[in-house]
Amino acid sequence: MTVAPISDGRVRTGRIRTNGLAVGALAFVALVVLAVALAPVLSPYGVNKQDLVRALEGPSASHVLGTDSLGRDVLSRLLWGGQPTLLGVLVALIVFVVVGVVLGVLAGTLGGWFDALVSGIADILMSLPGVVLIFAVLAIFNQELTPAMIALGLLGSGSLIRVVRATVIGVREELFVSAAIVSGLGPVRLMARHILPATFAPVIIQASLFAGAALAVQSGLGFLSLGVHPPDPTWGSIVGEAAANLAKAPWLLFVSGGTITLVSLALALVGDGLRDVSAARRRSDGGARTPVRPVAATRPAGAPAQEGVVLSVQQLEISFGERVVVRGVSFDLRPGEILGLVGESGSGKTISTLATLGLLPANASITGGRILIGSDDVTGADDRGFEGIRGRRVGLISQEPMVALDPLFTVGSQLMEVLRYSTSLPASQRRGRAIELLTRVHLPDPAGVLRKFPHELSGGMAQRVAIAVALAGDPELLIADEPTTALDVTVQAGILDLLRELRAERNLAVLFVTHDLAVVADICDRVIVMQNGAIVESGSAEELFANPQAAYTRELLASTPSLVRAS
Ligand SMILES: Nc1ncnc2c1ncn2[C@@H]1O[C@H](COP(=O)(O)OP(=O)(O)OP(=O)(O)O)[C@@H](O)[C@H]1O
Repeated sequence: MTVAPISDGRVRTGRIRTNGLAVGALAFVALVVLAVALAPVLSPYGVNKQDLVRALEGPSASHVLGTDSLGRDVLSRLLWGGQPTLLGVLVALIVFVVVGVVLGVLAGTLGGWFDALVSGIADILMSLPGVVLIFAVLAIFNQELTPAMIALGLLGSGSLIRVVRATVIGVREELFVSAAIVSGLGPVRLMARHILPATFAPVIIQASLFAGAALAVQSGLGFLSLGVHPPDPTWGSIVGEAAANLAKAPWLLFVSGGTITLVSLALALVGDGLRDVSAARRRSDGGARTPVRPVAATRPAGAPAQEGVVLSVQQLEISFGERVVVRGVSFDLRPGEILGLVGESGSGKTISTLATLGLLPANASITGGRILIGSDDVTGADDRGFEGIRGRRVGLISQEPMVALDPLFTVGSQLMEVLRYSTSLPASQRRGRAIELLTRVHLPDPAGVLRKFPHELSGGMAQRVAIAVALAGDPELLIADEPTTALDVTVQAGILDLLRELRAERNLAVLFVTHDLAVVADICDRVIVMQNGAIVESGSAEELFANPQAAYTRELLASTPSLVRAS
């Protein structure tokens, strides 16, 4: 599969233009920064010019945002007050990013005692009582704001160190990094080309969140008259003055507090937009990878696609180093068919299934055989090889729906995110489609479920949501890895009914991994029995239960009480 080369510039501008909110927020932040920088030019009055006759006046032509208790022009004070405020945020942000990125990258790269030391420092920074320390720094440095903001950046950097370190370790374990090293890429180039770009998105997100937090801390200090040199204002001190006059002039709090709120909100939106740009760029250029070992999802010469086969596994062998854990596994799966993969724990069911999705652990590899999804050979393919396959043509539901759903995001946000990546639906239609999907999996009040967080769902509801997520890209193959194991029996039956309905309605092929023969008897058309990484028996479910050939299958059947009773 060839990916059209897209220059960074094209991706960046193209994506950011589509994210109107982030562009608007960026323009707003830029405008505020510019206005604050040009305070000497733009301020209609002197920052501290008093006019007691006009104290606490509302907005008028001469004072656009009104006046404070000493008759000073609020707009002028906001413009001037923005300078120490935004400079303070900038100082904290620079310290946060420099310390977080440098220590995080070094810890993730060097490992060993240095990693242990830096991780210890990060833990200490995160556990220190930040506000108390900032008060102490202000006391030591005679109410100077800059040392306090440096301390804030340092204290906040603990979380960034951990995020960057984890990202670096994750990237270093990726196959493409190993391949790049093997192909002779030097450490500096490896860092610049593979490792630093991977940290870009998390750093941007953390930095935008931190900037908002720094603005809040800075405003809080100003509100408490700390780090302020009256009569010169900061945004926080303006809020403090407004709060003191709340009864007489409530709009003052609205204007000053509103400014801080809008800037914080805009910073968060900018961070979100930049993250999307970065993610799109990494998706478009394969994460800036060096094409060392091109693996494409294409049909190799001489391997004709089998008509009507959704998944074809041929003589698959998987090894962890020298240890072969799956050998000679072959099966085909056709549209509308439910194939059960059964066997005791450790028999190789999960590893075989993960291989079909290119999700093998880093220390495992396919050492023999082939995997075809439709006519595409995905044997050992990397993420690029699976583009357009995962989510769009193959969906996955796992044993633990709660773990498959991110606890920090609502069902709606997760479902719409999947629709965004795995379909070409315009944003305006995604909510409607999400409701349709939740309705399809028989969830009552789908609009209400969209607003819920995973912890607000029962196990059965969460599994239905996970099925809706798996169906979002309208796949032809569903891989279900023990999808009912964690559920109680009545809920199990409901999920099995749903899978049966979906199969009938969409001609969906389902690879059903389980150790429960009763579930196999209930839902599967064909069954493969695995033991010690190999197939010991396969056939139609009916034949297998009526006339098991292998001794191991007979043992399995005998150990399933409900089947023994039924026979
Ligand atoms: N990360 C790993 N590192 C080393 N060996 C592993 C790893 N994951 C699985 N294995 C080994 O691979 C073999 C097959 O494991 P697999 O998880 O596929 O079994 P399973 O049949 O799915 O079992 P279960 O039902 O318990 O998940 C086992 O011998 C297991 O010890």
